[in-house]
Amino acid sequence: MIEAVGLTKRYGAKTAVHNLSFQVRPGAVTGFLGPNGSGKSTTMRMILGLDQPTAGHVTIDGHPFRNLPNAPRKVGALLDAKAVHGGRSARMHLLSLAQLGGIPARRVDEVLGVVGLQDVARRRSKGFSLGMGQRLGIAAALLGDPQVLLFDEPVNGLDPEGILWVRNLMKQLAAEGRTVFVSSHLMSEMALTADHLIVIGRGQLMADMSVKDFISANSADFARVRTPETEPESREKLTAALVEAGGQVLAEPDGGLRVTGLPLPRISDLAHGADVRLWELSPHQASLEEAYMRMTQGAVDYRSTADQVAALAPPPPGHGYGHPGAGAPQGWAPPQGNPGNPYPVLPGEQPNPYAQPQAAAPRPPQAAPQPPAAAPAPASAPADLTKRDSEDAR
Ligand SMILES: Nc1ncnc2c1ncn2[C@@H]1O[C@H](COP(=O)(O)OP(=O)(O)OP(=O)(O)O)[C@@H](O)[C@H]1O
Repeated sequence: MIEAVGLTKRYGAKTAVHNLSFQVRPGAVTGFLGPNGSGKSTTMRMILGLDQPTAGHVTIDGHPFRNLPNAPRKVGALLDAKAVHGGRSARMHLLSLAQLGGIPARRVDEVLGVVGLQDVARRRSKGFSLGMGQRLGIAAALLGDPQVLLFDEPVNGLDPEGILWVRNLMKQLAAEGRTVFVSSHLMSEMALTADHLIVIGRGQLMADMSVKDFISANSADFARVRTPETEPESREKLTAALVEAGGQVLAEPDGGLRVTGLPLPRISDLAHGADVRLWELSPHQASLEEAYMRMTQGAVDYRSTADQVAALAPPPPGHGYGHPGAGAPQGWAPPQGNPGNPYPVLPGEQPNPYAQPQAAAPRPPQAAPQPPAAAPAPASAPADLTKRDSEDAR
């Protein structure tokens, strides 16, 4: 388990991370979400002992990273896929890491197979595409067969097939009882990959909850209403009538109104009663991405005021278009089981331990740590992933 307590990092006058406390539990994929510059990489660097916190502390299984016994076999990380000696082949890069970490050389070929780079293993990495570089970084993270894995934006540069592969890999690693902490600035990707979410904005904690809870707390139906542009007084009249009837009304930039808390027929009746003509009355659903953007945007707004204390407060209940307790929107679903193995085992090949469909649904984030599955012991080469990756097979 990763545990941060009051974690703070300041670079001169810049506060990159402020008083961050959270836990990342085994047996689940925990998404670490925040817009660019919100402090995700800084937090990950502090977890890995690459940056010293200004205040607070962070531990892995109860130890600061630097005191962790046998760290290369306990923790694997992908922080910067470009941090590779470009003149070295993928295999040589991994071999040197294996040697430094006291990891047997045979593991290099195993992980090259897992990430689908076995056919380009002897090519210099400076010729690699962004996606191939990401795969090499993931291979390095897996090298020590670690229980704790950190991935900073692992899908950067991957094509849709590569993204699906990473998604399944993360879920598989978590299903084996490992602690998987994945950063991203894309809510849409994390909603499909993660079981649990830690959301930060401006270095501060905005949300720490299951994906399921995030969906139900932040998704809601709303109505879009538009009155004639030539009659601004109609808009005001209607707003007053809707608010009086118990609705929440937000003005949209295009002149429309976003109304929650009132069904469409009631809005229509209220407009009729107020003698207001409607040019639009349509049902909509706020997306999860939108809820996330509003949540993190709120942090930016708070920070720009003189009241620094307000910046630390979570969004108030009912904040935004959504309201707690509303049903999940269409098109968004809590993470499901692995939809299928995109990399089936070919004749003559041994199963790839990471590319197989999930044996079991991901455990809920609060589940007690599970012992890891038996170490993968393929008898021959793992499934050839490269041939199925249109980008990386180039
Ligand atoms: N070494 C440093 N010196 C000064 N400022 C830094 C340093 N590292 C990070 N920062 C600042 O701290 C803030 C958080 O940066 P960080 O890279 O952790 O964010 P991030 O969420 O990972 O962003 P991204 O999604 O763009 O990678 C940014 O404003 C960044 O400019």
